Amino acid sequence: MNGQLIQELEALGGDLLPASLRECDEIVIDQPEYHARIALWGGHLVSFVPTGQKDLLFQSANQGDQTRFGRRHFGVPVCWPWFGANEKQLDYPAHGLARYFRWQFSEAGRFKNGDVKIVLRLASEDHPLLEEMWPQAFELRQVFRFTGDGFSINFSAANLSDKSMAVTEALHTYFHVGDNRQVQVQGLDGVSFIDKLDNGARKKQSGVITPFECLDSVYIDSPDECVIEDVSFARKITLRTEGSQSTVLWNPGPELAKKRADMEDEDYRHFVCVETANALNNGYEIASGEMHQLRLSVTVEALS
Ligand SMILES: O=P(O)(O)OC[C@H]1O[C@@H](O)[C@H](O)[C@@H](O)[C@@H]1O
Repeated sequence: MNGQLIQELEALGGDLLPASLRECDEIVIDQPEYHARIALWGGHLVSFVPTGQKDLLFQSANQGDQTRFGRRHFGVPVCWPWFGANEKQLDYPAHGLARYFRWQFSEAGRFKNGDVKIVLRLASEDHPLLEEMWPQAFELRQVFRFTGDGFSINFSAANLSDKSMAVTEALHTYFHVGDNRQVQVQGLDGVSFIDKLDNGARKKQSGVITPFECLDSVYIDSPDECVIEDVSFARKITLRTEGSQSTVLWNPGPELAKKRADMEDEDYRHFVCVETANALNNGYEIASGEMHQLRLSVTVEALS
C-alpha cells in the first residue's frame, strides 16, 4: 500500500486494519462525530456509527463461507453489472461481480467543506477473472463522504469498451434496525412494484410498508427520496438518490434466514434492505466511452 496514501488517511483520523475481511484491508475513520469502516473486499461500506448511536448498517456475527463467491456482504454491497441472477450465465453469482473482488484504495482527503472523502476504484484489468467473466472493459469508482449525521456514496461506472454495455445494479444497503416489525418505509405510496415472492406479480403500493418482513419487491420508476422510520431505535433515516430509477425492499423473513449460510437465524429481525437500484425494467445501457453515476445520501435524525 502506498505510503503517501496511508499518511493522508492518518491525517484524517484514519487507519488501515490489515487483512481484516477476506484477507483484504479495511479502512477505518475515527472522528469525534462518527466511526466508519470500509472494506476493500467488495469495496463496501461496512459500518457507520454516529457517536452515541447504534451502527446505521447491519453486520452479521456469522463469518460466512470464505471462498471468493461465498457470501459475506452486509453494510452496503455493490451489485454490478447485473442485479439478481445473470440471465445469460445461470452459473454466475447473483448480483454481479463488484462485490466479489478486491477494490483499490485510491484517495483519502477532504471535500471543500471539510467532510472526509475516501475513494476506491475497481477496473476490469485489475483481475484476470473479472475480464474473463465480463469481457467489456470498465472502471468503477466509489466516492464516500462522511458527516456527523450520515454518509453519501457516489458510485460511477465507466464503459471503456467499444460497444454499449447493458447494466442493472444496486447499492444493496442493509440498514440496522432494532426490530423489523417496528419499521415503516414511507415515500413509495402509489408506486408500481414487482413482487418477487409472488411469481413476479406487478402490484401497486398503497400507503406505507410495515412491518418490514419477508419482502422481496422491486419498485419501478420510484421517487428519489424515501424514509425509514425505526421506532425500536427511535430514529428516522432519510435516503436521497440520483441516477436510480428503482428501489428494492428485501428482508428474508424467518424461513429463508434459517436456510442461509451467511447469517444467524434471528438476524432478519435486525436489518431491512432498502436498495438504491436500476433493476429489472429499469436496466439501461452505458454507451461506449460514457459513464453512469448512482448516488445515495443517507441522513439520520431522532424520531420525534
Ligand atoms: O443473497 P444475496 O445474493 O445477497 O441477495 C439477497 C437478496 O437481494 C435482493 O436484492 C434480491 O431482490 C433478493 O432476491 C435476494 O435474495
